[in-house]
Amino acid sequence: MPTNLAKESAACAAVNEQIHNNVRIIGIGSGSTIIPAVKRIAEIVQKDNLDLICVPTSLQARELILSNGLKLSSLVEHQELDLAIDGADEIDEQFNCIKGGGGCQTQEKLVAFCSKKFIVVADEKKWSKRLGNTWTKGIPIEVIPIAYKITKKEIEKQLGGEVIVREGTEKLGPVLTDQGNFILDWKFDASKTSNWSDVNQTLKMIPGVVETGLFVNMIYKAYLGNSEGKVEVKTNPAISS
Ligand SMILES: O=C(CO)[C@H](O)[C@H](O)COP(=O)(O)O
Repeated sequence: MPTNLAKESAACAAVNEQIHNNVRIIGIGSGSTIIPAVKRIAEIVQKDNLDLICVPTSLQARELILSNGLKLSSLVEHQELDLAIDGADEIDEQFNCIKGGGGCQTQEKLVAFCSKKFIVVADEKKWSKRLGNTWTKGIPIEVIPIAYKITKKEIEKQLGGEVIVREGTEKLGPVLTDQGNFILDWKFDASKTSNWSDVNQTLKMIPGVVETGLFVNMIYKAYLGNSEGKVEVKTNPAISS
């Protein structure tokens, strides 16, 4: 499938370039693009006999680490990571991105924050001029369950747009995160919103908000694969290597 080739190529290019002896502790993201990345990490670890410790961003990532025979740890043991690798839902030209399509943004942001370098792997279609152009499901926001009505009302009042409580497909009612919280998807007007740092601050000031899926200028490199298996690497000039 072309999309899988795009994701796989991006994942393998990133891992081939970034995994070496000096990387001792790595954050492992969540989603579908991270699956071939972890597989490739495991191959390199075995081939080069590397001693690599992996910190997951979700239960999915935890299982991926274990099923690929890698060493599992957590942010309780390690708060300084050499690298974190993750997928993304949309990345803009200023290297801001939306994450949390799979509902893991809180742990994903923690792991990215603790990492010296944060790299993303994605289909090239996820790169866009401005956030909201291609990802139209909104910005995922984790909230504590008791606050969901207050936070929904407050986000709409302060920032406009529409907030949807994310619901399950195989279960009635709200989706629960790995932390047992709810997810709100904030659908914003892409043409009116651009100062993502301010938007993120505003969201984080609302009581009940745990974390947002807005990653403001955190990306060091984005590896973008296309349907022919070619990979373009975009490097953030604002983050030194
Ligand atoms: O943020 C995420 C999960 O919360 C994922 O990394 C994001 O949704 C991208 O997923 P995929 O690699 O399947 O396109």
